[in-house]
Amino acid sequence: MAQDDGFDLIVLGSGTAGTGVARRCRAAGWRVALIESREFGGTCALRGCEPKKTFWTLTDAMERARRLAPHGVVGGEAVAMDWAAAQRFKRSFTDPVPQRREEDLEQAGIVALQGQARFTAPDALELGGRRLVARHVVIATGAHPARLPIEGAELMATSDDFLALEALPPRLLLLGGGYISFEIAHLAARGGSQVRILQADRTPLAPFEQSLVERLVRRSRDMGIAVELEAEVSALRRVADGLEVICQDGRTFQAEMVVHGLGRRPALEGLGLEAAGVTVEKGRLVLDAHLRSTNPRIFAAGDAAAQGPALTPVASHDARVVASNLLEGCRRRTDYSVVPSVVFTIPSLASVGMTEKVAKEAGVAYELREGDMADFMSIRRTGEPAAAYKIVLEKGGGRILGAHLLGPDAAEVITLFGFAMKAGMDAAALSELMTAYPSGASNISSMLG
Ligand SMILES: Cc1cc2nc3c(=O)[nH]c(=O)nc-3n(C[C@H](O)[C@H](O)[C@H](O)COP(=O)(O)OP(=O)(O)OC[C@H]3O[C@@H](n4cnc5c(N)ncnc54)[C@H](O)[C@@H]3O)c2cc1C
Ligand SMILES: NC(=O)c1ccc[n+]([C@@H]2O[C@H](COP(=O)([O-])OP(=O)(O)OC[C@H]3O[C@@H](n4cnc5c(N)ncnc54)[C@H](O)[C@@H]3O)[C@@H](O)[C@H]2O)c1
Repeated sequence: MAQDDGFDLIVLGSGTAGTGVARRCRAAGWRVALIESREFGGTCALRGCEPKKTFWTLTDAMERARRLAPHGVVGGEAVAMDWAAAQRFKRSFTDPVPQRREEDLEQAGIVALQGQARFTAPDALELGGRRLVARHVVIATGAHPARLPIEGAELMATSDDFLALEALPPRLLLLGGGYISFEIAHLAARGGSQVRILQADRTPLAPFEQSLVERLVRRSRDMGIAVELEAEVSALRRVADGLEVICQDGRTFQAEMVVHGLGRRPALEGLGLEAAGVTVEKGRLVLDAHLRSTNPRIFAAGDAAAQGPALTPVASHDARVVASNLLEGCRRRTDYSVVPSVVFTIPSLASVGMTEKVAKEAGVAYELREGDMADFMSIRRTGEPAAAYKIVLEKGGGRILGAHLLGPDAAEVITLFGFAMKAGMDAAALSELMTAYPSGASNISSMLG
C-alpha cells in the first residue's frame, strides 16, 4: 500500500467545522490534508442553511406582497411561487460551491482528497488503497437523518431531497415536529402543497419557548398546515396513490412525499473508530471539554462531535476551539452558554438562553417580560398577525437569562440579546442602548420596559 506519512493533521469532512480547523492549522504552517466523502462544501452551504434561506427569502417576499395587497401592493393577492425558478435561483448559489471550496483549500495549501477514509491504526487512515499517517486527526463528518426502527423507513425522503425538488408534491407529510419539518412546511404550504406535520408528543420544537411555539402552531394551522400532535410515527408503506404513514395509535395519513424530520445523528459509520482507539457510546463520540476523544491525538468538531446544538455557529466555534487546542496546547474549552437559534418559518421563531421551563427546572429565581408584538408599528407595517416576545430575567438583578421572539425580525434581533448576554449587559443597560430607528431592534426597550 502506498504511504504518505508527512501530515501534521488530517481532517475528515469539508463542512464549516472541518474547513475551519484545516485553514487555521494550515495558516500556522502545518501540513494538512482534508478528506471529503461527498462533494466539497458540507451541509450548511449545499443542503442546509444556505439553500433553505434562499427558498425562505423568496417565500417571505411572496407572502409579504400577499399580506400587504390591501395596502397598495397592487397585484399582491395574485403573487405566486414558481418553484422551478426558485430552484434555479438556489442552484446559482449551491452549484459553484464544491469546485470553489476545493480550489480554496488547495490555494491555501491544504491537500484536498475525495473518498471514504477509514482508520487502520491510532495514527493511520486508509483511503482508496493509500495509507495516510498523521500526528492528529479531526473528525468533522457532520450528521445524517437518524436511523430509527420504523418499518418502511427507506420510503422517507430527506431534507436533501426536498431542497433539490424541481416541483412541489400535491401532498406532503413531514415526520417529526422539529426544525426541519416546520421550516419545510412553511415553504411548501406557501408553494401550494397540502402539508401535514406529525409530532410524537404534545411539544413540537421542544427546545423553544412553548408559549411562542403555541402561537406558531396556531399561525401554521391558520395558513393551512395541519399540525398533528401525539402522532408517533411507527410505519410507512406504499399505497396506490403514494405513501401511507401509520401512527402508533392507528391513525393513517397519505401523501405523495414523506420527509424525515425525526432528528439527525453524528455520521460516524464506516470510520473504523475501534482501530483508532476512539470510544463511541450510544452513537456519540466520547469527548472531553476540549473536544478531544479517548485517543488524545484525535479530536472532533461540529455535528459529528454533538456537544453543543447541531448548528452552524456551533460548528464554527468548535473549529476555533479544536484549532486552538491543537496549535497552542490543549487548554481551550467549549462554551455553549449563548447560542442564538432560529426556526426559519414565516414568521420566524428565535431563541437564546434559558426558556421559562429551563429556568424553573434549574431553580433560578426569575421574572418575565412578555407580550404580544402584533400592534408594534414595525410589525403592523409587515402585515404579520403573529408576533410576540418573552424575556427571562434574573429576579431583582435584571440579568438577561434568555430571550425568545416570534415575528418578522426575530432572526436579526435575537443576536442583539445574545450579544448583551455575552457582554454581561443587564436589562437596564440593553434598554438604554441606542438602536437605529425605526427597526426591529428599536422594539427592545419596549420589550424590556
Ligand atoms: C435542512 C437543514 C437546514 C439547516 N439550517 C440551519 C440554519 O438555518 N442555521 C444553522 O445554524 N444550522 C442549520 N442547519 C444545521 C447546520 O447545517 C449544521 O449544524 C452544520 O452544517 C454542521 O457543520 P459540520 O461541519 O459539523 O458538518 P457538515 O457541514 O455536515 O460537514 C460534514 C462533511 O463531512 C462529510 N463526511 C461525512 N462522512 C465522511 C467520511 N466518512 N469521510 C469524509 N467526509 C465525510 C460530509 O459529506 C460533509 O460534507 C441545518 C441543517 C439542515 C439539514
Ligand atoms: N434553522 C436551523 O437552525 C435548523 C434547521 C434545520 C435543522 N437544524 C438542525 O438539525 C437538527 C435536526 O433537525 P430535525 O428537525 O430533524 O430534528 P429535531 O430534533 O429538531 O426534531 C425532531 C422531532 O421529531 C420528533 N419525533 C421523533 N420521533 C418521532 C416519531 N416516531 N414520530 C413523530 N415524531 C417524532 C421529536 O419529538 C422532535 O420534535 C436540529 O436539531 C437542528 O440542530 C437546524
